[in-house]
Amino acid sequence: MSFEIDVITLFPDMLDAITKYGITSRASKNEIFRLHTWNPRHFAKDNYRTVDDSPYGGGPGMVMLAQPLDEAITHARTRQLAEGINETKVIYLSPQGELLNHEKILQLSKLRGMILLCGRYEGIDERIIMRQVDEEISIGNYVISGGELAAMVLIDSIVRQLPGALGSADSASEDSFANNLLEYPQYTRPEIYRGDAVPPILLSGDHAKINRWRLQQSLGKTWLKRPDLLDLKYKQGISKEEEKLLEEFKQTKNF
Ligand SMILES: NC(=O)c1ccc(NCc2ccccc2)nc1
Repeated sequence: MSFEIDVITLFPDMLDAITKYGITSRASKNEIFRLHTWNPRHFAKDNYRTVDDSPYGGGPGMVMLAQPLDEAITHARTRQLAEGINETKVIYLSPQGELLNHEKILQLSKLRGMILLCGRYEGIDERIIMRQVDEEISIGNYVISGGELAAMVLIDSIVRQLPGALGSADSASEDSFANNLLEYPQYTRPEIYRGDAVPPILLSGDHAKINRWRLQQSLGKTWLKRPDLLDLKYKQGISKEEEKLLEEFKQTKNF
């Protein structure tokens, strides 16, 4: 059962960035997800294949026309329905959207498909947002040239949660934000690089101690760099063991 993704975009080739490289490329080849792009320009009615026009009320830049988007979205819905998906979500990537986080990614990864709408210029005609869009999602409080990069961030983060996408499924569940903590530091060969040694505990083979050290490092790093995340952790309930580890970390002043 593939996770079906339809992307409405003026630049379909941009999506090669996730279908041609890395983990997402393998997941695509293994049909863990299937990506279909629709270019609004193909649905433009005039001979010049116009997809944008000036904003009513004046102001800088251009706005994407409703009709080509409307038809592209309708074709995407038809394809999703043909794949047996009748509870798809139309998601518009925009700076005005709900800020994307791990929780949202997990929630969307449970769907069987979604349709992603990528705006360009100053955005899209509001009537499409009213008529067709189920959710607006933002990848951060900043503006980029188009919704495509945001769509690829969203797709990549969801695909990693799909069964079979990663080698060992647990590495997705161990993702740092899965437990509201930052990732512990990672080391690999050589043991000493330019005079800097790998923490001896990691060479001990004592996996209980190694896991303890890693949890302490995650707690310490989160305390130092992301106190907001640590607050969340406390709210969710931090264990006695975790509190002890964090206190110990603070005493060592190894930071
Ligand atoms: N922060 C984001 O997720 C994001 C998404 C899209 C985007 N640019 C395209 C666009 C511009 C204006 C209105 C709607 C879409 N920039 C940032």
